[in-house]
Amino acid sequence: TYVWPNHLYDELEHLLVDQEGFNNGADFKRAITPCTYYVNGNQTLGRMTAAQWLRTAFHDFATADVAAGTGGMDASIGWETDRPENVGSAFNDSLSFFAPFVNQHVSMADLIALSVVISVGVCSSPNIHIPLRGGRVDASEGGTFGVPEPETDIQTTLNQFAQAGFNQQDAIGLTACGHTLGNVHHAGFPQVVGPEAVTPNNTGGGVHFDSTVDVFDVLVVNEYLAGNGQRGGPLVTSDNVTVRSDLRLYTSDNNITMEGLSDSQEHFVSECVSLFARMLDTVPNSTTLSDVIIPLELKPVNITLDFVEDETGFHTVFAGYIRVSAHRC
Ligand code: HEM
Repeated sequence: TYVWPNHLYDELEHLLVDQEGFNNGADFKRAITPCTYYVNGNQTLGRMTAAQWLRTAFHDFATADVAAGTGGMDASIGWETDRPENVGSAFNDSLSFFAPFVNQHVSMADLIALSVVISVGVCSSPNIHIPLRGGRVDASEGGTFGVPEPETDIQTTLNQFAQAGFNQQDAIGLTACGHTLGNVHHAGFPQVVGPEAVTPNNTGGGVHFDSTVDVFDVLVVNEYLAGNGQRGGPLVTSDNVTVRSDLRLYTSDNNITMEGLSDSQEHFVSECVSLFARMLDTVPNSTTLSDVIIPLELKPVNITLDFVEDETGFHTVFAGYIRVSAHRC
């Protein structure tokens, strides 16, 4: 049972729940509203922060070694941004946005996890809820290498996912779930996307994975299977066969997993929620995660206990606010 105060729980719950209005921790939500918004720079760059956060979490997670009990969501990505497997501005953009929220209770790794929950929630309607736990511990150095790249052959890619605890079906599902938001950019991946993608309003040359770049939906799967719209995006369709990593992954089981995901939006969402929750909960075995953070119905806010003196003597003054939930969760 929750007992107030619980600093880790209270602070993560605050960032998760108080998204607008009084006492809001809304910097996260504001940074990705609308979902196409790019908080770190010019809107004509063709970048979107919500997608960058999701990709950052994947690159942090991907080098987990579950058998050894190392890596996973530990913010080691912060030490690894100069590696070829971590090309792109997503990582430094995201980590510099999260940095002011790190404190003795909330780690960078928890904020990376929180950012996935918020970005998928904001980019969906009805809002998708991924369960969030806290208690991740930040790494003090880089971990092993092993994030799949567009050029990586299928067996190596599957081995990398397997080391992180995800089998072939999971790997296909997790990638399709990730690639329903965002772009592949000419700026970071000229070998995938050609210079023709660059326009005055898209100077980074971003090409969408699906026709609804800012909506967390099954369309990436449906367009891939039907061969219409964005046809699964540049990692399926690139002229450069070597970098068709999504095509190699999706076809590695003869599209069986993709066919299954295309069943319905509800099915896609429930698969993605479960895969993302597993990704976020993949932590070094020295880490103990908290219970799932559930919005509190009653929460003390900015509570102070003071001793004041007036003409009648000394008094104890207990002041502050109580946040009351408008609906039962
Ligand atoms: C074989 C596995 C994967 C490969 C080779 C891969 C590769 C890539 C590449 C090359 C980009 C373009 C980045 C840019 O131009 O800025 C990208 C974007 C992205 N990836 Fe993946 N990815 C893989 C799996 C995943 C997974 C599992 C997730 C999430 C769980 C994910 C989430 C994203 C997101 C959200 C973007 C868009 C980023 C943006 O718009 O800034 N990817 N991926």
